[in-house]
Amino acid sequence: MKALDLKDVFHQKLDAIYGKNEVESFFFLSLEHYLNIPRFQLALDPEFTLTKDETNLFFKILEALKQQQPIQYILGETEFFGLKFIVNEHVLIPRQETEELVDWIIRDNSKNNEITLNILDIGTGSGCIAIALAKNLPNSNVYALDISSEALKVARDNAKINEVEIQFIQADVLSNSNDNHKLENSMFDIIVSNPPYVRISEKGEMKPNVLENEPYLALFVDDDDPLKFYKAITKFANQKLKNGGQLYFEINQYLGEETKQLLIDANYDKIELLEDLNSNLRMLKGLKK
Ligand SMILES: C[S@@+](CC[C@H](N)C(=O)[O-])C[C@H]1O[C@@H](n2cnc3c(N)ncnc32)[C@H](O)[C@@H]1O
Repeated sequence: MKALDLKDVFHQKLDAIYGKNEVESFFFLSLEHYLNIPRFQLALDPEFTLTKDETNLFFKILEALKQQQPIQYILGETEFFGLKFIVNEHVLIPRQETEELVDWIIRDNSKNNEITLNILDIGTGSGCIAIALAKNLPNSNVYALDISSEALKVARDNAKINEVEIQFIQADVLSNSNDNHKLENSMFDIIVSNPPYVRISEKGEMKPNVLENEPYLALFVDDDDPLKFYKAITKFANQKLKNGGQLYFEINQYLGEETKQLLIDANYDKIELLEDLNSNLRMLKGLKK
């Protein structure tokens, strides 16, 4: 089938669900991913035709998109901070807001070339934060922790394809038992976390493709204690962050002031709350005194 005809079929079947522009980008992402055909090549060769097998593959992609599966899971990869990341149903798809958090950390620390920075990413998922930091702050030792062994497997593969060394640890940040023994002898200059922060009562605001496909464990927290991850991480940072060390959080946009209060109560210095590009309160930072 001609690629341009196939593109028309994508539009006919999917525009009502996703809108024209998004469907266009799904089609070209798939073409580039599976056939290594960049977008401009179709303009140069409008007669370009897919084999029967290739056409069948594209109909499978179309079906998966109709069922609201995220394109990143269908293709098995995504881009974050200019790097390629493998993703599957065990890890959250890295978000643009999180790129903004990473960018903030890099801007704050890229002039710190003389000292080696010990960095810990809590709730690493695909490893996107840890790996982007390791890549962009080459003078760093990066550790990354998650409760999910399946997520850690993806994160390890991502560290490998991006050629960075990360110490991965499986641990429950909410647990009081000392299963963080691999961190016993480490003190950190930077602790960063994008923990689960969507309250179950906020489920209604989420798109069906997120709700039905991305890991519940990565997204949700009970309404009765929505800051429990932030409290546990701040407590952990009391012991493991060096004096003057930086604590960075991605946060629930509706709980900005409450989350900031946690750092005020823990006597942090130079606390900053930042909005993301969509003007939602999304990032918090404080320095340990
Ligand atoms: C919002 S996702 C963030 C993933 C990744 N850091 C990112 O920014 O895309 C939260 C992560 O926290 C992990 N997690 C959930 N509960 C945890 C716990 N009790 N201890 C450690 N990690 C946990 C989840 O498995 C998930 O990977």
